[in-house]
Order: sequence, then C-alpha cells, then structure tokens
Amino acid sequence: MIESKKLNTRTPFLGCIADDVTGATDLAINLVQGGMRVVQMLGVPSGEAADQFRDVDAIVVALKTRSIPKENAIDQSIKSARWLQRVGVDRFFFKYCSTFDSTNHGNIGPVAEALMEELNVSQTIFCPAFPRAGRTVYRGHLFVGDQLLNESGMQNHPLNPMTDPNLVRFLTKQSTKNVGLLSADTIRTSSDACSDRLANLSCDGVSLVIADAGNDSDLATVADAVAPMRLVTGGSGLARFLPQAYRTAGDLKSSESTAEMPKVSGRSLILAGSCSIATNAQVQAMQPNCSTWFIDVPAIVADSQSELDRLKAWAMATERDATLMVASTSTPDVVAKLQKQFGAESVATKIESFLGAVAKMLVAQMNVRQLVLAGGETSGAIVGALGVHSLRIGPEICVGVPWTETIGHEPALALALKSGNFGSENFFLLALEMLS
Ligand SMILES: Nc1ncnc2c1ncn2[C@@H]1O[C@H](COP(=O)(O)OP(=O)(O)OP(=O)(O)O)[C@@H](O)[C@H]1O
Ligand SMILES: O=C(O)[C@@H](O)C(=O)CO
Repeated sequence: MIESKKLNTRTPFLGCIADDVTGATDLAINLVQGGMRVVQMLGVPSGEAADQFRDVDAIVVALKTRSIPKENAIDQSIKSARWLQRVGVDRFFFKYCSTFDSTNHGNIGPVAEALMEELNVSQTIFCPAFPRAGRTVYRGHLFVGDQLLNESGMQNHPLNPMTDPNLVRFLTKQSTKNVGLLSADTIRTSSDACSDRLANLSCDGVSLVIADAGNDSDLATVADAVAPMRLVTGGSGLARFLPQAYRTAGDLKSSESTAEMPKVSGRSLILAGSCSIATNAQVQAMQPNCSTWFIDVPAIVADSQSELDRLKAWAMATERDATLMVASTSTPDVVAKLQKQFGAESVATKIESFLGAVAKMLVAQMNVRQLVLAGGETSGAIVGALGVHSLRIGPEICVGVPWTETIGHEPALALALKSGNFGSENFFLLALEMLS
C-alpha cells in the first residue's frame, strides 16, 4: 500500500492552464500558500522538458485565451495540456476568473469540454468562488461582496459584461453537456456527501457541476471531494486547498515552498489598462505619488507611434527616479463612448499593444525594472511584448497578487500582475513600498 502511494507521487504533479496572466499568478500564489513549489510559464509551452521541473510540484501555464475566439482558445489550451502530459503531470486544473468572465459563447464551457475530451474525463467541477476576495457562490448564484455578479460593476466590463449571476443557467448556454449543482447544503454535510452527490449527478448524465462555496471551509471540503478528479476547474480559492487534499489522499509529497522577494533594483513603472472599479480608484489614489500619463485613446488609434514618441519625451523630462504611471483606465461612460466610436475589440487591442510598446521602450531606455501591471488582458499583452517566458513567484502583496521575478529574461524584472478588481485603493504604493 505504502509502495503504491510512493509510485503515485510524482513531480511535477499538477499542471494548470490559466486563461489570463493575472489569473495565473493569482493561482500560483495560492498553490504556493497551499505548500506547492510552483513555476509559472507564459504562453503555450514548447520543447522538451529537461530536468528543470524536477523540484517543482505544479506548473502554471498562463495563456491569454479569455476573450479570443473559442476555437483559438481551445487550440492553445489543448496544446498546453499535451505539453503538460509530456512533462508527466498527473492532475490538471483549468483556471478562469472568480467572476466567471466569459460570454454566452464561451470560453469557459468550450475549453473545459475540450480538456475533458483530451484527458478522457467524464465529469468535472466548476468552482469559481474565492471568499477571501469576496467572491462566493450560493445556490449557483455568484456574488461579489454583497452584490450579485450582474450588479457588482462587472455588468460594465469592456470585453465580457457579466449580466447573468446564475452560473448553472449561464454555463448551460456555453456548453453541450448537462450542467448541475453541488449545493452548499451538501458541501456542509461532508466531503463524502459531495462525492455521493457527484456520483449521482454522473448517473443522471450531468458532466459539468457548479459548486457553491461561501467560505474557506466549504472550499476545503470541495477540494477533498474533487482530489481524485483528473481535471478540476475553477478559481484560485479552490486551488488554495487542493495541495492539502492531494497530500491527504496520499498523492502528493510534502515539500518546502518558498516565496522570496525579487531582488531587482531600477525604476518603477505602473501600467494600468483595467477599467474596473478597483483600478479606477487605485489610479486616482496613486497620482500624488508619481508622474502620470493618461493615454489619449483617439490619438493612439490615429497614430500610435507619434504618441509613443510624445510619451517618451514626457518620461525623459520627469525626475530621474520618479515612479511613472501610464493609464488608459476610464469610467464606464468614457469606455462606452470610445467603444462606440472605434469598436470594442479594436480599441482594446490598440490600447493593449500601445501599453506593450510603452513597457518595452521604458525598460530598454529608462532603466525601468519594477513593473506593476493592472488588468489581465493588459498584463498578457505587456509580458508578451517584453518577451517574458517564465516567472518565479514571490510574496503576496494583497489577496491573489504576488510579486514575481522573471526567469531567464535579460534584464531581470520584478513584476506584479494585478487582476483588475483586486487590491485596496493604495495597492500601487503598497506594492512598490514592499520592494524598497
Ligand atoms: N479607455 C478604454 N476604453 C476602452 N477599452 C479600454 C480602455 N482602457 C482599457 N481598455 C481595454 O479594456 C480591457 C480591460 O481588460 P483587462 O483584462 O486588462 O482588465 P480587467 O478585465 O479589469 O482585469 P482582469 O481580467 O484581471 O479582471 C483591455 O483589453 C483594455 O485594453
Ligand atoms: O480569479 C480572479 O478573480 C483573478 O485571478 C482573475 O482571473 C482576474 O483576471
């Protein structure tokens, strides 16, 4: 018996596929806090894995697939899953946003179904709840703090406005398989009761199961119940409890996980492309502490190179060590106007690639080495422009946001990738003070 458990424990054990880069670092820090040694990769990984993952329990692959056409999202997710299988991982986790960011067409349902087929899985769980960040699910309805999802500000999201808080109904629209619920009543009975309920749902032909969760104790119970599943899907709230569940099941060895501060000195830069309520407040609160450039969106649509040149001249004229902040962050009325004028997708892409070019220029020419990025799509575009391929996870700045340090990137950079809605009003200052 002991012998077979020994054979079951392997490193890397868990392979994760995240649909955006801030979500990936959120997942990574939660796995580290759960006691796993984690490496984060950016983009679909390729090549053979050498010895580099021998001392790693989990690999987190950060994609940028949340808001792209679903065929493309499926393709990148499956390629990542195949690479993870080649590396030898045993269990898989598909990470999406704790606010279930998606549309009636996907990509959460379609990607999950494609992964199920690839991994030969007949049932999986959908557990976005992240109570420490205020996201809870009750009777299949998603709340942000005290508000239903569709009244939380997420109804104004620039790319995926969330207008239906009923996740069973919403996931059904995106999926081909039957959707059911693992309710709080069952979860609060026991993890065995959850396993029984999952088995009964499976007999009834239900393959996709939304899980309620109102607190960390619910998540720990769900984690115990889903530990045997080859594929689990959800937010980082559940992921925080999976390492212990795998250890209790005898599938994962205990290991020493560390989260060291990045040791990178140089100039600091904040780049904000999120238009969430939290980021709007954070950008406003940071202004007295830095030199700020607000992006003129019509001007970058017309001629982004001239705007980049203007921005460079502004940056050169700032005090030598001043923190710089460049933001497109706007209120919903301004966003709606710009989207009407230029098209939602096109304006988003222009802003993302402009911010990517700003980051590249300021790192290359102005000794910027410490970057705080706000927004998942935004961060994905910027790390892509910088050519960052993997990250070491450092200590947590606030729930779901760690400092990270680039691996194998010249020059080394300290990066904080903040999910749009995470962090208190003084997040940017807090983050930079941790480095000083
Ligand atoms: N002023 C603006 N008008 C229209 N679109 C904008 C504006 N500023 C930013 N955007 C776009 O809105 C999108 C914001 O998405 P992003 O993922 O970066 O933030 P978020 O959704 O708040 O964060 P997260 O995904 O981490 O929750 C980006 O594609 C960005 O380019
Ligand atoms: O789950 C969350 O809320 C975040 O990790 C995220 O994915 C936001 O982009």
